[in-house]
Amino acid sequence: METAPRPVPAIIVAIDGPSGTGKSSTSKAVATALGLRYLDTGAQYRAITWWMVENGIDTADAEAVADAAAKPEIVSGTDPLAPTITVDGIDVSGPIRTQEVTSKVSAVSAVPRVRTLITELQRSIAAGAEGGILVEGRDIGTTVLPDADLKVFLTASPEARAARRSGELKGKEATDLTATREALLRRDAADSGRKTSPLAKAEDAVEVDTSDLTLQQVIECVVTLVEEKRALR
Ligand SMILES: Nc1ncnc2c1ncn2[C@@H]1O[C@H](COP(=O)(O)OP(=O)(O)OP(=O)(O)O)[C@@H](O)[C@H]1O
Ligand SMILES: Nc1ccn([C@H]2C[C@H](O)[C@@H](COP(=O)(O)O)O2)c(=O)n1
Repeated sequence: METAPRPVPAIIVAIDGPSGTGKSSTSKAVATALGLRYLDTGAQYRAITWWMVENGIDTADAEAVADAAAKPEIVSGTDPLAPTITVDGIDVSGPIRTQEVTSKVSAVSAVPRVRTLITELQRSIAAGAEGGILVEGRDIGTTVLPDADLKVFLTASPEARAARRSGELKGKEATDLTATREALLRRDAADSGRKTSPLAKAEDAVEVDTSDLTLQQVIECVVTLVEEKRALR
């Protein structure tokens, strides 16, 4: 008698690391290559920050941010080829990338009430991803999905990260390399230094230094790590 092929169990992959290490570019490509859903958790923190700014909430006032945190409805689309993010039905994929949101997102995301709400949202999205999901952020391996099947922590030198970001900004906003490097390091320090689920490498994460790797090499490396995990299941 023929037996039906065993279904491949859904795999959960967590990718964390500081800003500009290549999390989003790598995650989208890996998820696409392997047929996984994709969740950009930084976009969710940016979306709630955008809502606070739009609604005149002082983002430096943690109590005011906490009081308002449950009001916006944030919805993330998880297609790696066309990820989406809306707040109360408004497409905010562009507005969440402004300099103003970038400069305020660390303060908003440090508020414990914000983290509790966004973490719940992230867990429910991951639980609903039947074919598996790749979730990228700062605290996915340590806090959001501590039982993830694979955890990857991307790093890169501040110089490499600043050069990548300056390349992106060219023609749009200021491209001063030193200023870009300083802004990156300030955000890393705030994200690593906060009390509630700071940016950190999980003990069981595989660290990949991307400073001297092309994006394609990083993608291949992570695809191999996922395939190795899948083969063991
Ligand atoms: N290995 C690499 N080599 C060269 N450029 C890269 C590499 N990885 C990513 N990049 C480029 O660096 C920039 C930042 O990458 P990406 O947005 O993926 O980083 P990130 O870690 O998600 O950053 P953030 O956390 O700030 O969103 C992009 O322009 C991307 O194309
Ligand atoms: N899991 C996460 C993801 C993101 N954040 C905060 C900290 C970041 O500076 C900010 C924006 O993230 P990015 O779009 O640059 O990846 O969001 C967090 O606290 N936890």
